This record gives sequence, structure tokens and C-alpha cells, in this order.
Amino acid sequence: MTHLGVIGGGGWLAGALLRPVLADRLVMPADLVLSSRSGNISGFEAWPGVHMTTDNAILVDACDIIVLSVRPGDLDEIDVDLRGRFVISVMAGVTVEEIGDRFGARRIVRAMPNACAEQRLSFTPWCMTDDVRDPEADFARRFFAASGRPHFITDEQELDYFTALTGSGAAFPALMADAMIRHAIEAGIGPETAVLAVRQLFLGAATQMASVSDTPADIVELFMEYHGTTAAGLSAMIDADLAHAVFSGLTAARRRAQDGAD
Ligand SMILES: NC(=O)C1=CN([C@@H]2O[C@H](COP(=O)(O)OP(=O)(O)OC[C@H]3O[C@@H](n4cnc5c(N)ncnc54)[C@H](OP(=O)(O)O)[C@@H]3O)[C@@H](O)[C@H]2O)C=CC1
Ligand SMILES: O=C(O)[C@@H]1CCC=N1
Repeated sequence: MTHLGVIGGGGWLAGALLRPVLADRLVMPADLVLSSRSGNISGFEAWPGVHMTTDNAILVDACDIIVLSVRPGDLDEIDVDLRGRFVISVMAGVTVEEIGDRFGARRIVRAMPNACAEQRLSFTPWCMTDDVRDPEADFARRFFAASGRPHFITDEQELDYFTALTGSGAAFPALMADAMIRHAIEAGIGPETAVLAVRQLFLGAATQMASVSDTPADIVELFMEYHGTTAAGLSAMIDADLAHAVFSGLTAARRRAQDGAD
């Protein structure tokens, strides 16, 4: 039986990835070991059989698949020997070469999910070393499929880009949504109604963009050609160079991922 050990299993991303995996019974609670530094792990009350420890060596001894999910700045504290283990890393900015050099592992999957994993809606690009065996690659794909859409890539460097683009999850759309909510409140709409309205707007917009064949650019074009109130708003946003602000943000996030995300 395969045992899965998650170093940093008490963290935000680990919980978001693991709850769908447990709900789907891809891994049974008794076969899962989570570690944290403090011993405080919550969010797994529905699966009382999950093992928890503060000792990463105990976790590694008990498991054949090891997930690395600590913050990059905490990696130096992780003193374990992962030779012969299949390793899955979801850490931003830590290359497979670094993981191999540091822990002795050769069979490594590196992935960049996002926190929408909790809603099973992560976009999760992933890559692997040549040594990964077919059943291990299949496990990795099914592991990430439980929490969203895995997308296999062959160029590891793209992961630093995806860390900025999609690893950020709801954060960048939330910035746009928050600006809209603040504008609505300034215009006299009650705060609760403003939040309700913009949440429903983003749900509708995301669902539409995910389900119709029109690209986002096609949708903008459609409204521009309609020449109505929305076109007036779009023109003002384009004139204010909204794209420039977005490009600056993504460039800064990518640079941080390339420099080693802490
Ligand atoms: N959060 C996100 O949206 C995303 C995160 N990532 C990546 O996932 C990784 C985890 O991030 P996230 O879950 O947000 O981080 P959190 O800070 O939420 O969780 C980190 C976890 O690591 C534990 N930890 C720290 N040091 C050790 C140690 N020496 N031994 C065992 N456990 C330890 C912490 O324990 P304790 O709390 O007790 O200190 C905590 O449980 C990061 O590398 C990040 O780059 C990638 C994509 C998205
Ligand atoms: O903001 C962060 O650093 C984490 C890693 C990638 C996405 N979120």
C-alpha cells in the first residue's frame, strides 16, 4: 500500500490539495501522514485517521511518496534523506535540480497549483524528471486532478511563469473585484449589496469565460462593437492602460518566483 507523507501538511495549500484527495478516497486517511513545525494542524477533522507529526524523519520512514509543501524560506530546516523516494514539490521557485541536490531524490514531480484547489478548480501545470516511473506519473496526475485541472509541461522554467499567472489563484481577480466594490460603495450602493453583486458578477463572468468558445478578447470585442454603456467603460479602462498595470504585476510576481519566492 502506498503511503503519502506531506511535509508542511498543515499549511494552506496542502489542506486545499488534500481535502479533495481524501474526499475522493484517492488516499485513505490511515495512509496519509502530515507534518508541521508547531504541531497545529486543522482542517482534517472529517478524517480522524490521518497521522500527524512534527518529526519529518518519522514521516519519511513511513511513506513512499513525499510531498514538499513548506514555504521556500523554511526549506533549509528540512533535514531528511529522500533517496529512493518519489517526491512531489508544490513549492514556488525551488527547482527539481535543487530538490535533487538537497535531498538526494531523482524521481521528482514539480507542480504549481493554486488555492482554488479547495474548490477543485486549480489550474495545475506540472513537470517531472526522466526517472519518474509511469505509475508515479499517473498518481501525480490523479492527485492533482482531484483538486482541479492538471496540465503537463515539459519546460520546467514555465513553472516560474505560471507561479505568477495562475499560482496566485484568486488574488489578481480579487484586486479587480475589490476596486469594483469600492467604486460601487462610493456610488452609494450598500456595502453588503456591493459585495453580493460583484461576487455574483465574477461567478457569472468566470463561468461564461470557461464555458463558451469565445476567448476573453472576443468577449471584449463583442461589447466594443455593441457601442453601448459597456463600450464606454471599456474604452476608459483601455485609455487608462489597465493592461499596463496587469503586465507590471505579472512581471513583478514572475521575477519574485525566479529569484526564489520566500
Ligand atoms: N498558498 C498558496 O496559494 C500557494 C502556495 N504554494 C507553495 O506551497 C508551499 C506551501 O505554502 P502554504 O501552504 O501557503 O504555506 P503555509 O505557511 O500555509 O504552510 C506551511 C506549512 O509548512 C510547515 N512547516 C514549516 N517548517 C516546517 C518544518 N521544518 N517541518 C515541517 N513542517 C514545516 C508549517 O508548519 P507551522 O504552521 O506549524 O509552522 C505549515 O504547516 C510554498 O512553498 C508555496 O510557495 C504554491 C502555490 C500556491
Ligand atoms: O504568493 C505566494 O508566494 C504563493 C506561491 C505561489 C502562489 N502563492
